[in-house]
Amino acid sequence: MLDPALAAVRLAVRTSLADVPDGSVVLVALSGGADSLALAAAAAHEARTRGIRIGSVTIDHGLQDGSDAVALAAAKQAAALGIDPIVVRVDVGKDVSAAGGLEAAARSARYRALRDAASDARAAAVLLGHTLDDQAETVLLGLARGAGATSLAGMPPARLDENGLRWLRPLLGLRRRTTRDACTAQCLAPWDDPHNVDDRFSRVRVRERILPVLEAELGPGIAEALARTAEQLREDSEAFAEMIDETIEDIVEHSEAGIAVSAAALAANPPALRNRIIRHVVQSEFGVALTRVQTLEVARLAIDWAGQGPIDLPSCSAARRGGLIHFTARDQQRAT
Ligand SMILES: Nc1ncnc2c1ncn2[C@@H]1O[C@H](COP(=O)(O)OP(=O)(O)OP(=O)(O)O)[C@@H](O)[C@H]1O
Repeated sequence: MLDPALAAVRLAVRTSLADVPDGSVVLVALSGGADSLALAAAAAHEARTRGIRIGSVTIDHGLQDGSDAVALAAAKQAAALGIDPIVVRVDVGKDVSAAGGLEAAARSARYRALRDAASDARAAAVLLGHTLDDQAETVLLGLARGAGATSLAGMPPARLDENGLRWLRPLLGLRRRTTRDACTAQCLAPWDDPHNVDDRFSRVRVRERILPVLEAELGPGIAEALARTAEQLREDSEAFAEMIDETIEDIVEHSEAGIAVSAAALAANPPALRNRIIRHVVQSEFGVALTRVQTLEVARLAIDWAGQGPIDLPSCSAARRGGLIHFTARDQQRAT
């Protein structure tokens, strides 16, 4: 009988790939860890049963001694599974000034390299090995920062990007131990990333110390419960995103100086929608994510108007003139 963990991983991958047409190239983002190794093996198995071609991309961030050997070992494991592997060395240094430090820089370099590799291979999809445990940790970390629904919705199981590339997380419904068991069942030896046990990282402390305490005190199933919360909030966030798409064109005016939103329309919407519209406008026009405090201050220009002056925001300012709230870029302000 097929090992249950292996069967579960294969089923998850088959389901996730169901919408990917035959003839497509699918890339697995392969770190060499248990999650992505089990994922790669299941994708290779799927390719033997239908007309898709699997490649793997291993990113060498060049941040640890021997990272090139780790990447090469992962590529060799992929080749042994019948997958076309590539290794991409990235320069994390040039992103390090980005908010979030080295970890965030490594992440953005990794996703950029994955996007480029997918474009070079004309791939239809990239598979990522995030599991239910990763999702639960993301939700807990978000709660600890006071994040809103969009962040607490965690990672989507499937996302179509602006280039038509699918980013799929087939293992998001499976526990991490299942991917380990699936590797064991196939005699695959995953790489153990030392970062995964380095308790200077808050995610590691959540994984190693906080989730076990919650499970001991509140009963097992906490990780699943947190992942369910993420799923429900994802539905809510998607509904809000659709509502914003439907309303936004009617209530904004574009100008050379920036963008303006009708104060009356903002005031007429419930806070959940009003605050999202404000954040959406600033994010899409200036590429900046407003904090809750900044968002509420802008909202007061609509709902609590007492002639207050312009509000300084990252990259732009907001000011009410007549019935409109104008968002103006900083360089535009200097020029005028
Ligand atoms: N060096 C790498 N090369 C290729 N893929 C990688 C690499 N590191 C991570 N991945 C992909 O990302 C998945 C999640 O890995 P990990 O949890 O370490 O990253 P993360 O930083 O949490 O990811 P994210 O930034 O997307 O939240 C892996 O299962 C794998 O698919």
